[in-house]
Amino acid sequence: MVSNGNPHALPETGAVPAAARIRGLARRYGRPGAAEVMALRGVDLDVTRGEFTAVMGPSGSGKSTLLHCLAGLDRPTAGEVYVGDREISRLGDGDLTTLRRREIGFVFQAFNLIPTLSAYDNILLPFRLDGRRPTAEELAHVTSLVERLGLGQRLDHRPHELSGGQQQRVAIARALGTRPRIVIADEPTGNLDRRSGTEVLRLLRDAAATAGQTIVMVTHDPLAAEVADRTVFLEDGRITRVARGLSAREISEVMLEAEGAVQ
Ligand SMILES: Nc1ncnc2c1ncn2[C@@H]1O[C@H](COP(=O)(O)OP(=O)(O)OP(=O)(O)O)[C@@H](O)[C@H]1O
Repeated sequence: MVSNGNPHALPETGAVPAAARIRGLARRYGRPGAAEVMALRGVDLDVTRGEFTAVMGPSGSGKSTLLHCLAGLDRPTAGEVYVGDREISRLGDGDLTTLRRREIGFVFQAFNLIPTLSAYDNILLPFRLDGRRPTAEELAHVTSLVERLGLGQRLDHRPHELSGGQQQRVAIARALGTRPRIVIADEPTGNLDRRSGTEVLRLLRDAAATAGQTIVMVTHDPLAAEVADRTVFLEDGRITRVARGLSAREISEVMLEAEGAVQ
């Protein structure tokens, strides 16, 4: 049971603890009137521990906004976002930063690597930001990530000396290095060839299956979504469907229908 005195905390239910819950989430950009954009219009979503969720939807349907609100990188206009039992949209900036550093790994669409740091120092940055050195066991985990991502020969390079796909893999190693409870990835295979993309999806699957990490991934690729436990479909700021066990072909069909509806 929740006992931290947080008035916004929800009681725990069921055997599988929710890693995160989203309730009535709305996000408006711009002032009310002609210029306003409702990026999210009342989204409810639970993600459980060790679950791998893919998020799909047409361009502009609100996928990145959903990830940013879930990670505490953007503040909702209305609704609540719980990470564990903490309602993060009401946390102050300091608490939010600490929670993000300790509990959430984020792979940005634009990678967001630090240009003056080597690939290796970028990967170790979350430890440094948390004011600690990785343990020997954590360093071994980082080394294994680096090897699986094929980055061994590139660790001394700065981001501008790396290809887009290599930068993306550095960003993925950085998000997974500290084994955060929640890994949020915005198109993590978008710049990768099929082979590297497959390895990244395997890494995410393993993180969920063996370390119990919760993965939420936006993708436009039905083959990537097929690897997840379930796919959440967004359209015009709303969840229209949550499906498990769909093949890539079935996912494509849902997407084609949604894109048809947008045109
Ligand atoms: N900072 C912002 N200011 C104004 N409008 C924004 C802002 N960020 C997003 N939007 C708008 O909100 C809507 C949802 O954007 P979002 O980036 O979440 O969509 P998306 O589904 O991730 O799109 P894509 O697949 O193209 O990345 C879009 O209409 C977008 O133009």
